[in-house]
Amino acid sequence: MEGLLSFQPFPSSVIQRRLSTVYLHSRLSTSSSSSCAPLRAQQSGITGGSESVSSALEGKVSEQEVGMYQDEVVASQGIRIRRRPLTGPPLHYVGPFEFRLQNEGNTPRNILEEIVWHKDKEVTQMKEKRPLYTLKKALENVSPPRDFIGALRSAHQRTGLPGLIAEVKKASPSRGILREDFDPVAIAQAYEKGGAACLSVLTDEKYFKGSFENLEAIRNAGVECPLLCKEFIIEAWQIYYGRSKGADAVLLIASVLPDLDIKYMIKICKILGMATLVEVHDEREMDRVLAIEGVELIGINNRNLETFEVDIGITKRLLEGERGELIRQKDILVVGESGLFTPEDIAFVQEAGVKAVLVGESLVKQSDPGQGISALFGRDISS
Ligand SMILES: O=P(O)(O)OC[C@@H](O)[C@@H](O)c1c[nH]c2ccccc12
Repeated sequence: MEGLLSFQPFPSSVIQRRLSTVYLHSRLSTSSSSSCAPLRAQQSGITGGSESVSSALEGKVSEQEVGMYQDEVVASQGIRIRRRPLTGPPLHYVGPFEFRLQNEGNTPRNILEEIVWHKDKEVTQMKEKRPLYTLKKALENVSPPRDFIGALRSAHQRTGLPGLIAEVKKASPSRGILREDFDPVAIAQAYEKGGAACLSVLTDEKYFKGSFENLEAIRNAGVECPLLCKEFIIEAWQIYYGRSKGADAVLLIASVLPDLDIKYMIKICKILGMATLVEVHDEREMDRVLAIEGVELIGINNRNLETFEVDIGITKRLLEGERGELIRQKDILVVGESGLFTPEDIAFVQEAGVKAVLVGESLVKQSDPGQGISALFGRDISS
């Protein structure tokens, strides 16, 4: 009896933090690190067609990464956003609860981290209600995905201006409510009429007042533009959910997702026939993403999601020199995102090298968002 009680295997936190061990042990664990998300997903049955995701990833984990602590992998990629709060008492915990120190791992450091932590809980609950096998069943009845990138390229060719992804967005943490009388379907139809190539639909409820119902309603209303599910994706389950609501593309944010997750999620999207818009905000993220095979569409967000600062010069900076050259060689389509309000802004990012733009605030605030498009581009781009 004594032997049994005193038997102490490795503390689970130690087991889970060792990346190589995570891969071996995640069958036993329900709470796990971000870097083992791929394995978790495979085990819950996320494989597609004849090509399994596990074989897609075989050999793709760099030798360097094997044996590294999961935190080290994330740090080595410059990712500051932590996937979830550290559990257990803070390191300096020495007494009763009231004396716990704030921000010792249990308080989000910025808004993006707060959103991601909330998303983690939300997705856990949503998955319980709609397990993957029911989603897969639902996919049989959804209309096939539309060509998101193709629509942007042909709009660019048709108008000589960047193809427009117009965003259906009611509110944001940085700008508050953008429009009180918010009718997502009417706005989407106005965008389509005004010449948008694609639409972006915010689905986050808590921080952006969006919803998956909006996405579904827009799809079911007969809007033909391909739809981007604008969500904070942290797990592959969300991609399947977005597809089941009619999404043709998803956003993957490089400051949130390690390379391995991005690779894996791109693979899932390809299997589902969806596009991925991989979003970056600085040189380091751009370089990481340029090294990932299969990336066809990169978004440069002019807004820093940690501080809300907006600077459209970021788009120019990230497309200069060798990076721009590599992007052209790889024929990657670049989207300039956020903070675009005038024809001069559009000309500035086009000059920098983008062939598409993603615009929310300046359009959604107009009484006629369709006419807002003509004002933004300085001319009618609807035909
Ligand atoms: O409203 P703006 O400044 O035109 O920005 C649109 C879009 O770029 C922005 O909503 C956005 C870009 N990346 C994101 C990631 C999450 C939430 C929102 C975003």
